[in-house]
Amino acid sequence: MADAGAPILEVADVTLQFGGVSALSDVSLSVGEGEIFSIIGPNGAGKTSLLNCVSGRYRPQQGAIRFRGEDLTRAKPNARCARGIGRTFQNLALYNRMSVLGNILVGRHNQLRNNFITGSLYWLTGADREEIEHRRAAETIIDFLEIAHIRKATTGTLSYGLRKRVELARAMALEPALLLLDEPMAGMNQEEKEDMARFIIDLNEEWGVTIAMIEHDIGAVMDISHRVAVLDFGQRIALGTPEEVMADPRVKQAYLGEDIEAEHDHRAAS
Ligand SMILES: Nc1ncnc2c1ncn2[C@@H]1O[C@H](COP(=O)(O)OP(=O)(O)OP(=O)(O)O)[C@@H](O)[C@H]1O
Repeated sequence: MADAGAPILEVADVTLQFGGVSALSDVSLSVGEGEIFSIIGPNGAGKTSLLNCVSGRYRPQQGAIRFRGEDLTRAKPNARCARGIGRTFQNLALYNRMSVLGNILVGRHNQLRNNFITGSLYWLTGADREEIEHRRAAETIIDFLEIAHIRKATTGTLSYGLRKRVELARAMALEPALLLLDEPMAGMNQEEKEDMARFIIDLNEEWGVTIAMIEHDIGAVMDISHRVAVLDFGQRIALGTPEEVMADPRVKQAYLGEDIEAEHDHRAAS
């Protein structure tokens, strides 16, 4: 990516509290159109809380969430989805008894329900044409994610790594402009992680989707992110390119004992 575009997402002075616990304290950051932006930090730092404030699951007590300049702080999750904010979850949220194709089509139909124009087309052109269009879109995603061989498989019978890929497929079915990924590589072996990293890069470069992701695999984050924000105890302690963030003493301090440098050096050497 040559230059970060205008912000697609702005998180402005967001504070989120649960009783006495401050999950987020005055956190600000913005994600440019076309970026791969990662949010890292130790356990309990507030990463998922931040993603939940963006997707609308949580509503911050203070601050604002803006998407392409529009204030969505009070908008419902469905309204954010309809604007083009998609997401995957830390713990898989799939229909396990349904086929892979079925799960992807559910993603498409959710889009239809929230879209007045497409909904009107349904009455004008009939359900068949619309269904053909959905299936065509689903097949494009299936080809892209190389899951054609499991298209008809019952989702719950697949390996964890493949189910993570199906969840990505379902999120893609909404045709998001901004995709929020919560630990897309968690629980994967090295080969699966490399595949997922490649899909995220292609999704960004070929499909033009902006990515905001949480990921614990620091090596993978450093390899594929344009910029990285670091949270610790609900505060943003660093923001910059992977190199800038890795060199920041506050980041090293936050990760004390987690050997962030050894992991990074190992990856850089290999
Ligand atoms: N629904 C909730 N109710 C009460 N406390 C919550 C809730 N969600 C998050 N918290 C608290 O907010 C803080 C931040 O949690 P969060 O899950 O956002 O961190 P995280 O960085 O995503 O952690 P992890 O890497 O372990 O997933 C923690 O102290 C957590 O216990």
